[in-house]
Amino acid sequence: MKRISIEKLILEYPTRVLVLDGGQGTELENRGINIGGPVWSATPFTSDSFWEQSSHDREVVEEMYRDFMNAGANVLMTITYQANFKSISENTSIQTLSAYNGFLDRIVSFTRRFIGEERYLVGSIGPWAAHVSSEYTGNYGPHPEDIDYYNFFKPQLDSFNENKDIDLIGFETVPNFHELKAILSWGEDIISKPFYVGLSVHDNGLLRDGTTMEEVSAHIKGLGSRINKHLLLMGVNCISFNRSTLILRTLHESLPDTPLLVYPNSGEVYDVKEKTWHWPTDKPESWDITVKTFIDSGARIIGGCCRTSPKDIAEIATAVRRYCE
Ligand code: MET
Ligand SMILES: [Zn+2]
Repeated sequence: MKRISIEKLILEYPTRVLVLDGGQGTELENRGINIGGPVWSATPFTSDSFWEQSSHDREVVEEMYRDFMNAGANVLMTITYQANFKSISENTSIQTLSAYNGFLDRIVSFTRRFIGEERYLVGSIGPWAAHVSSEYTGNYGPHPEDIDYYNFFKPQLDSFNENKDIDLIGFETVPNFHELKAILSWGEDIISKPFYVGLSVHDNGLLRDGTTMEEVSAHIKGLGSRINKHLLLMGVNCISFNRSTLILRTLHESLPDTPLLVYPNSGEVYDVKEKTWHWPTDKPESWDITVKTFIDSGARIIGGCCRTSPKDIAEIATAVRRYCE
């Protein structure tokens, strides 16, 4: 059965909660794909051999999506987090806008064909931070207000706006208030389909650059009816698992009427020096209680970010069934 529009589902079925997939980048890495380069998880798609009849990497990507779907995900994401035009054109043989559009269309059609027509597809757009790796510091240099966010996002945004296979545009892991304000200043001519913004929030509950959730909500409220009518959800992603329920509650208290989305990391912590993930000494809560708390805090789409696997998604889906249906 073909899906109803995601806008209708979120706005007209307020008790429905959708299950998103897990961290595609780190999951591909766990499955042996080398993504350690400037375009990160988009790396396998940049090689011609990915599109050939028998491609090992393509099988791995398909298996990953299959496992997430079998685990219960009804929303999947394109693996385009670091596939902005700047990173792609500076680091691969894809140089022109038309080659770039062909590249993104190919990834999107491949993903849609594989996941079928019943499930939702999010077009993933990483933040400006992704090409300088400052998602977790929010450090955008001395003049974050002067960065040309529009031209940075435009090629990827235009492509997803026009692609009927994309249901929802996801701005992920946004750590900086100036960038958020830029995204939220764009009208329906610039973002012409449902979208969300996933904030990158520190363990202390502040946006990575120090902005409070109250400031975020005051800004959104201040925009009033000028806000893009396609803004469907606000959310947080790539945040600490252990802090995620508190972080989401703070966002919900600031924006009580906004549908929220949340996809935290697995509970492992990244050691920036060692470049490895490890389990913290304090044991993470279970997904069961975490998901229940998310739902109580207004979450409508719940999934996992870095280091979450199909096993995490299965636990999320079980909890969503338990508390929602
Ligand atoms: N959706 C992206 C991924 O899981 C988010 C990455 S956050 C650094 O690959
Ligand atoms: Zn992440």
